[in-house]
Amino acid sequence: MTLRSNSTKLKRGLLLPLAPSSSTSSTEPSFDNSDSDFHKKPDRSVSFIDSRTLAGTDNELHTNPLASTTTKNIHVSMNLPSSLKSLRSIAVRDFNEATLTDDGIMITSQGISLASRASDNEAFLDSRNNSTSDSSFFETESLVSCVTCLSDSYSTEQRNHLNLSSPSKSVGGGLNNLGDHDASYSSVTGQMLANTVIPYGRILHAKYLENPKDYLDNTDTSKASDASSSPSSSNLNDSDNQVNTAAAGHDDRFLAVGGTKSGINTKGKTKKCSKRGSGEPKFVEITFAKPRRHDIVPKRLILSISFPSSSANMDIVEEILKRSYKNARRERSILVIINPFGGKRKAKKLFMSKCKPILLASKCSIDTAYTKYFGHAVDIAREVDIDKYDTIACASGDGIPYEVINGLFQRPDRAEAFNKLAVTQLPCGSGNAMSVSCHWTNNPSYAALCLVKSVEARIDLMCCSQQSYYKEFPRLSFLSQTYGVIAESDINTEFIRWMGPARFELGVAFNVLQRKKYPCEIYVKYAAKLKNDLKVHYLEHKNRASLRFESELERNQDHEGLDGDSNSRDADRITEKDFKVKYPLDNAVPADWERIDPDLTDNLGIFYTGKMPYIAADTKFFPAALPADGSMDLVITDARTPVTRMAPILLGLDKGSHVLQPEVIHSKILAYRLVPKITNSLFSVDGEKFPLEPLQVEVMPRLCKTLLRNGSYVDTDFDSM
Ligand SMILES: Nc1ncnc2c1ncn2[C@@H]1O[C@H](COP(=O)(O)OP(=O)(O)OP(=O)(O)O)[C@@H](O)[C@H]1O
Repeated sequence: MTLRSNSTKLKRGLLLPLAPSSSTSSTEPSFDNSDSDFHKKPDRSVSFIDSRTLAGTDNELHTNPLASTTTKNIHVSMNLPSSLKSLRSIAVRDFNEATLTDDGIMITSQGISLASRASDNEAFLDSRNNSTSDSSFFETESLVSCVTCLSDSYSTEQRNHLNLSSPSKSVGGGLNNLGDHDASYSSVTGQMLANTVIPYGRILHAKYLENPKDYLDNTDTSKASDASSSPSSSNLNDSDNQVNTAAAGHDDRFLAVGGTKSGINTKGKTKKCSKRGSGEPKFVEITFAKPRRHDIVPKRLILSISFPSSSANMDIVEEILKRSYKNARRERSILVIINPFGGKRKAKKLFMSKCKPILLASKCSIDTAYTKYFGHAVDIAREVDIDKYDTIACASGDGIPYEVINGLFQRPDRAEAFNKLAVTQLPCGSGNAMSVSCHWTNNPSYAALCLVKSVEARIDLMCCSQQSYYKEFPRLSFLSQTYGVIAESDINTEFIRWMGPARFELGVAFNVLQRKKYPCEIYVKYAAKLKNDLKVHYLEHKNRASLRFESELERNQDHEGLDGDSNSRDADRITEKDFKVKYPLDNAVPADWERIDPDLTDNLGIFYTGKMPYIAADTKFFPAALPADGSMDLVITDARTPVTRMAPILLGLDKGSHVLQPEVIHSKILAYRLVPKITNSLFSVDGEKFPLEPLQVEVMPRLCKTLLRNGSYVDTDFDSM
């Protein structure tokens, strides 16, 4: 189970310099090739990009460079004495005004005090009538807000109104249900600069404010309370009309202020807001993922959202959610399987602190299960109630997804299980190839964001058969199988485990220098044998997949997203016959398979087959791997290759350029049989040790549903290699 993780370290420690010590490098591979719906370079904080230039390609929180350079202090230009200015600069506002753009929600004003607006609404409107500049408005407002809103955190009482506590409760079978409660997230209301755009890809949730008056500070709510209890204002539409009439003829922006009053007077379900006419602003609380150091964390923000009167009947919350979950299923039901021993025993902590807040903020319901023994996740997946969940998320290394897939495979209703459930990873282990390849990140909080935003997609699996187990159940592999130098360098260095990761590097170095060979026979059914054919295969299938993705998006949009039961729309369902092995192990090698030249296989150095591009965070071992091209990638080296030639091969692992080296065999294959000719070694399948017996593997196309960012594996740049 340590093979994958160590193979990463092989490259870093043995031959390559350590990754640069920038803030992005330690936990986050920087995948720059995204034009995705959400953040791609996670560790930068706010980038100051003119919102006019936004083209949806960089999905940071964008802010106009001319605006203030800090999000903490509110900067307004007004004619106040400096003492008041400084007070004003720390005053936090109750809501921001905002509007929807194609890319996200754009803050149009920095922060406005609901309290002051409520209590001083009419005075405010009068002052607007009489004033010629914004400064008087800010002056009036600041005098109230600077003494009423010195913190942007909700008081306990306010939290209670909002149900923001997040106790978790235990349910049967050792699962903890975490889904029924809102978590408490701090607010950034009033801290966002005007012109900041919060990309839809970062928005986790939106809701109408049930009762905006609950957000008022207790210090100055008298007028607001009066207003809400007065007969004239109890009728929402009437009061709205009054306010808007009063404001009519003035700056549109200040219709938003009229909206403030009507917001305060809103009773009961704020869904009613959507029925209000005349395009007046609506109060919405959004929760979004904001960068904090290496991670993202949920933050709340209260917005008064303006939109054109032509869209007066728009359900603004629904519109935000639709845009924010364009191709994704909303409010997932997730079984999280945590391997408490994963990632040097940090898996639980990582999940709880980095992933859970993002999932809860996205309104996912979560049950958690802890693995208690080796292979426990197989049993969990075999027994799980598939009607309860749409996702199994493995907060672990790659060992648990491997076990989950095999547990599902062993169910009597396995076709239904693979149709119903998406299996995904939250990278909390040592080897997190699945997350790096599918979520494009090794960072748990970003992977959680990816989980909620991703597209469900089918990937091929590889079915492995060996005499000792295949009659009971063959094993399904989602990642890789290896034999030779890489597999053996792990097991034969167990006696120097005290050295830590270096032992593996030492083992590889030792084996490569010794030119240790692993004789075997290999028979292969090719999909693309030569490197040129492989490139054609790659481009063809990659393009086909992206066309299919586009058309699926259109279909999803026609069906208005995936929040319902998408199974009925899933044309891509699998059936029992998809599990049928085409090439049983007991049969002779089929006639159309080719035997690899014995001169090479008798001197084999590395044998590695895989279905995902990354086998670890910075090891792009299979740069041509595609999710569902019906084939796996084969990489073979000859142990006789001189060390001077092995060096560039191993040094190319981070870029994937090793496959271009003439000494490396790189093919696309449909199936193979490997018959070892040695007696003391092992296979590694998805990082697990497998016995040294003839191994036969075939691709089982599109068997497993997983979650892929933008519907594809992380781009490896193989096209341009
Ligand atoms: N409670 C447990 N006790 C012992 N083994 C366990 C337990 N829970 C899970 N395992 C086993 O741990 C193995 C590795 O799991 P996983 O891939 O999640 O961790 P990892 O951190 O990547 O592992 P490693 O660092 O050892 O490669 C799996 O084979 C799994 O069966």
